[in-house]
Amino acid sequence: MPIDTSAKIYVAGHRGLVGSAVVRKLNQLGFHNLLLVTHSDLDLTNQLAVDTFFATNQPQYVILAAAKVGGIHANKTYPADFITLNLQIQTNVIVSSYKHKVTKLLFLGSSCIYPKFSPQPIPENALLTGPLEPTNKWYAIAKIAGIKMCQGYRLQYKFDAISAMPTNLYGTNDNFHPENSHVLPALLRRFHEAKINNLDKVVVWGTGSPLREFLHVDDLADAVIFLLENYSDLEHVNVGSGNEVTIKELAELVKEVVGFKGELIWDSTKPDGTPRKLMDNSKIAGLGWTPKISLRDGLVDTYKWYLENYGK
Ligand SMILES: NC(=O)C1=CN([C@@H]2O[C@H](COP(=O)(O)OP(=O)(O)OC[C@H]3O[C@@H](n4cnc5c(N)ncnc54)[C@H](OP(=O)(O)O)[C@@H]3O)[C@@H](O)[C@H]2O)C=CC1
Ligand SMILES: C[C@H]1O[C@H](OP(=O)(O)OP(=O)(O)OC[C@H]2O[C@@H](n3cnc4c(=O)[nH]c(N)nc43)[C@H](O)[C@@H]2O)[C@@H](O)[C@@H](O)C1=O
Repeated sequence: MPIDTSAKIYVAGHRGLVGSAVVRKLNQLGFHNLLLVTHSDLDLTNQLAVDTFFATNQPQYVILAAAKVGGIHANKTYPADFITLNLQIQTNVIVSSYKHKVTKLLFLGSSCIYPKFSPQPIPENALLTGPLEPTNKWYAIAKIAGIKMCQGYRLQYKFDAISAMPTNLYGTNDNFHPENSHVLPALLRRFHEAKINNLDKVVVWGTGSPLREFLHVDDLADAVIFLLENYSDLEHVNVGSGNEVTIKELAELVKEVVGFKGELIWDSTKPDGTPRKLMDNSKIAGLGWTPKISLRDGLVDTYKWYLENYGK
């Protein structure tokens, strides 16, 4: 069902990669009653503050894009933070949304919820069928708990809470931290810095053999609003691009887009993580949504944004 453009929509995490893309999309569509509050004004790990915020502001829709997020190194290095902060943020927001009569909530998980050796492409029903990838199981367990909370509140209280599981994302407002970011922004920055400093080599982590699926965050934002308007059911929904590349292919593509002419060196002391995680997109495709942005176009666009915002 289409949502009225005057509906009060709270986008939690609106300055992040996903939250900012959702806000851009909502603005494009004419939504004009967005509720946005920064981390420093509302710490979502603070239960009392979250509850007071909901009681005061009474949002009608909630898109939960606030989380502790990072790449393989950050996940491995800060397991306590990844499990604790994510459990706190999502529990506070889901419980207060229910308690203060939010019409609908959308929770964002991640493709890392699935077992390390899942059937490929990974269908939604692969959840909880095998052991998780060790580098990110702390984060994955928090995300699985979020899905289960949405299901529990739907079953027990008929609260309209749904969950979307995006694949690896990238785009405007990504995190370009050299160690803690995801692979795509990390490589864009490393190749760019190597190019401007006339270096002849760039180090890339792992063996290059893992396969990953990348989705531009503007496509994800489109899917989030699509699901909010068109899906109300128990099971979570995969959101991917349907295309996968090896990390080696990704590194070659980033090198070409940035225009770096040197050599790639593989650091096999760094973890590869899960060998492959291609999402089965047939559920969301069956509902009528498909992605539009190719990896090459998305990379060119993200590099342009990086140059405008960080590049020297
Ligand atoms: N990036 C990716 O590849 C993928 C992301 N996802 C999911 O999408 C969602 C958004 O991720 P993404 O946009 O990449 O993450 P970002 O780190 O870019 O953004 C997260 C946002 O959450 C805010 N935030 C974090 N902690 C708190 C807190 N305690 N109180 C208030 N705000 C807080 C951050 O604010 P501040 O920066 O000020 O701390 C930031 O605005 C997450 O649920 C993530 O699991 C799923 C699959 C892949
Ligand atoms: C979205 C998803 O993201 C995380 O999982 P991941 O897909 O393994 O994340 P990643 O992007 O950090 O790495 C992908 C691959 O790329 C290789 N790689 C090469 N060179 C760099 C590099 O320079 N940085 C990084 N980060 N990786 C590199 C790296 O070794 C790995 O083989 C989850 O923890 C969890 O957060 C989650 O849900």
